[in-house]
Amino acid sequence: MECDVVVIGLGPGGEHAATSLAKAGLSVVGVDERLVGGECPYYGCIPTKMMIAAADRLRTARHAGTADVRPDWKPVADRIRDEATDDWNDQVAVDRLVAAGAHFARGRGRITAPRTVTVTAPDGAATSCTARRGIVLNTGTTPSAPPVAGLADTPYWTNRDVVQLTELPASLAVLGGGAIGSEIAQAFAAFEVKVTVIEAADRILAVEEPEASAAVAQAFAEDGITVLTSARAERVEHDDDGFRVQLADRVVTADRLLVAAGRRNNLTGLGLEHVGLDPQSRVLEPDERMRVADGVWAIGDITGKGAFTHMSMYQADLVIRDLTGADGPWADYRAVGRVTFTAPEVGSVGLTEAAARARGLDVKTATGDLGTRGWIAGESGPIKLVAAQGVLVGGTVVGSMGGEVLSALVTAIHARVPITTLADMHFAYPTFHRALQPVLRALL
Ligand SMILES: Cc1cc2nc3c(=O)[nH]c(=O)nc-3n(C[C@H](O)[C@H](O)[C@H](O)COP(=O)(O)OP(=O)(O)OC[C@H]3O[C@@H](n4cnc5c(N)ncnc54)[C@H](O)[C@@H]3O)c2cc1C
Ligand SMILES: NC(=O)c1ccc[n+]([C@@H]2O[C@H](COP(=O)([O-])OP(=O)(O)OC[C@H]3O[C@@H](n4cnc5c(N)ncnc54)[C@H](O)[C@@H]3O)[C@@H](O)[C@H]2O)c1
Repeated sequence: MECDVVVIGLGPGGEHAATSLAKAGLSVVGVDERLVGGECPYYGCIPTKMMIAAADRLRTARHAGTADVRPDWKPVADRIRDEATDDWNDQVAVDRLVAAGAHFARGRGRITAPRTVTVTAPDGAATSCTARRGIVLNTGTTPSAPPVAGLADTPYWTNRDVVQLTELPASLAVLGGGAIGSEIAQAFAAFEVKVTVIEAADRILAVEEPEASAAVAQAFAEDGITVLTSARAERVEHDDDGFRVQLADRVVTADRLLVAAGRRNNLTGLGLEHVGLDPQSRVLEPDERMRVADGVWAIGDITGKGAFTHMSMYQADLVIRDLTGADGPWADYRAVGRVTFTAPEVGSVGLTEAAARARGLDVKTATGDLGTRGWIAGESGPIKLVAAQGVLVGGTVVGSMGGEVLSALVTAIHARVPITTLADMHFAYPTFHRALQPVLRALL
């Protein structure tokens, strides 16, 4: 078979690239061995945010003192199955891709020569495809389990199991207090699951500002979640009574164990050596047009620029531009926003203070809180801004609207708006975003 472009892996960015390039008139073959759309719609963002939306409602009802708040997981499980994942069936996505003019091949794609991909279908049949223009890689990640004694022999869960639950356990141990572990831990706790988070670093959400970690840890304590930090699992056992996680100084017991300790990029066995790349690569470093080798582009989590759906989509846009002869703009990662959907949310953009200092920038920081609106709403949460040479380079807003207030900071960093200009803007009273003003003025 011959075509212009083969896209291996149809995560959010791969699907977007394949669809858009086909619509632009290129002949495109999209390859996926699992579900078209990737981790986000079936096992990641969407089902977990549905859990969190339900947990938020429970929390609101409890805070309002509503009598008789009884959590019921069934509507959540039904909604994830019916509305988010179509019972983990991607036919709608496949039809959309084909309607755009692309050819879809279900199977495992592997580069077997420059501009050549071999697809092995689930029945073992292999088909080769020559891509005249090139190959786009969007193979994403797989949950990785740390090398803890005994763990591999136990029926531990990953995010892919948790989103398919029809019933919740009475207790859950969560190995890893990053974004996945923290979001799921808190959603389950709202449904009265007894949750223990075991985190190897000295704080949960360790990639965020310490002030954000502290605020979320405080909320977890109020939710009855046990958080163990600087805690490494040494051995895991499972029997009819559930899981036993041995730490240096104690044993954590729980009915179930969720492993959320990081992800592994799907680069093994991809045939990278056929295009001059190291087959042992753990990450692919793209140029500003997402090219990683002659006739090969990489997008999404495998590029290590931030494991987010919006990053995968952003990078897909760059590939689409490159392959359709557009003249940029090309990659710019200064203003990457991210939101961890805990309660409170952690919205952050750009560099943390530590990351900015590690880059040798002449850093100035200022902190504040959610101001009048926070006081009215009965919410507290830190705001922290990081500046260098008169412009913002990073910012964090923690609060129920943290991810929304963030957009002002993303705009400021993206457009390099001087802090003198930002500090003199109109900020409506009493909004959450108005709380940015005193923090900006403290940077002048
Ligand atoms: C629980 C969870 C919650 C998340 N929440 C958020 C969130 O709220 N916001 C956010 O922005 N991000 C979130 N993420 C991250 C987000 O899901 C990913 O960043 C996003 O899916 C982009 O990934 P990707 O494009 O690299 O590919 P993926 O989505 O990982 O898809 C890769 C695809 O490639 C296919 N594939 C792999 N190898 C091959 C091969 N050799 N041949 C054929 N097909 C192959 C796979 O089957 C898969 O369909 C979350 C992730 C998880 C796990
Ligand atoms: N809201 C969002 O945007 C969102 C939500 C979920 C996931 N994601 C993306 O998915 C990526 C992966 O998420 P993740 O939470 O799996 O990974 P992560 O790397 O963010 O967090 C993993 C955590 O596990 C800890 N850990 C590792 N080994 C351990 C061990 N043996 N014992 C105890 N703790 C251990 C690490 O210290 C780390 O804090 C994130 O980086 C993020 O980009 C995004």
